Amino acid sequence: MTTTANEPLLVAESVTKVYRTGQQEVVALDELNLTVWRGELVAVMGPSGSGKTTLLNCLSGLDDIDGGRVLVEGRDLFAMSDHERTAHRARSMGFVFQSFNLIPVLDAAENVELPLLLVGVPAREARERAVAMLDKVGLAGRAGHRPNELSGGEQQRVTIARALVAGPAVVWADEPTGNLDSAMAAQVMDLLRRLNEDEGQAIVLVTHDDGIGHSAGRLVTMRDGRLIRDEIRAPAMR
Ligand SMILES: Nc1ncnc2c1ncn2[C@@H]1O[C@H](COP(=O)(O)OP(=O)(O)OP(=O)(O)O)[C@@H](O)[C@H]1O
Repeated sequence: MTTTANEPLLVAESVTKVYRTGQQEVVALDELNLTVWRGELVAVMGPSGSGKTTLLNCLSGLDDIDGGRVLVEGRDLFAMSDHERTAHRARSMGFVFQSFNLIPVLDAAENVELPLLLVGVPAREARERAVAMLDKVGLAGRAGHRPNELSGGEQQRVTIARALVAGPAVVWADEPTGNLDSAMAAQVMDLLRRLNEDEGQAIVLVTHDDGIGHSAGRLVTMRDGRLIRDEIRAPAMR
């Protein structure tokens, strides 16, 4: 256990997000509080429009907030300049979206090594780590394939490899199985669970799937921009 193991990974305090379109205001996050610990797999569920994607976008610093604060590894995301926040995100966070967001002209290994190149890892080392990560997600034989030469499940596993390759503190996943058939969805979820269990990778996962939500170590439920339930099913820390 490291000396930082007892520190929360992420603390969201009274976070408010208001979308304004014309005369209309939508309070998408309403003084929301959430603490995420190292090693947790947190599923976020709730009805459509309850603020799940907004939570992910705001707590990861992809989008601005209108009130409150978000600490990631003790650092206040919104007290930083945009540049610092982008750099902090590149170092400490990985992302997996429903639409795989792979770069079509790059092969699997090139897609996976991108985050490493962005933080200045030398090309040879970046390639070695990308190939090792592809091996870990079961795609050692597909390193040279472009996204259109891979199945949906394989593309999502490349995305997961890309999200994890730089060793982020937390991976944010928004409906990662939403575009997959049930067999591929199960494979992708098994992989995320294994990475969480074996490597202690913290994952915050938005899902509409009850089975996925209830199999997570922790399930938080949102309604109207607030957390209305927080159920822990497994030890929060390892
Ligand atoms: N860019 C935007 N501009 C204006 N309103 C927005 C914007 N994005 C989201 N909203 C509104 O904020 C609220 C929360 O949206 P959000 O996408 O976070 O919900 P969600 O729980 O992820 O929904 P779903 O399950 O349907 O994806 C909704 O009422 C939505 O209409």
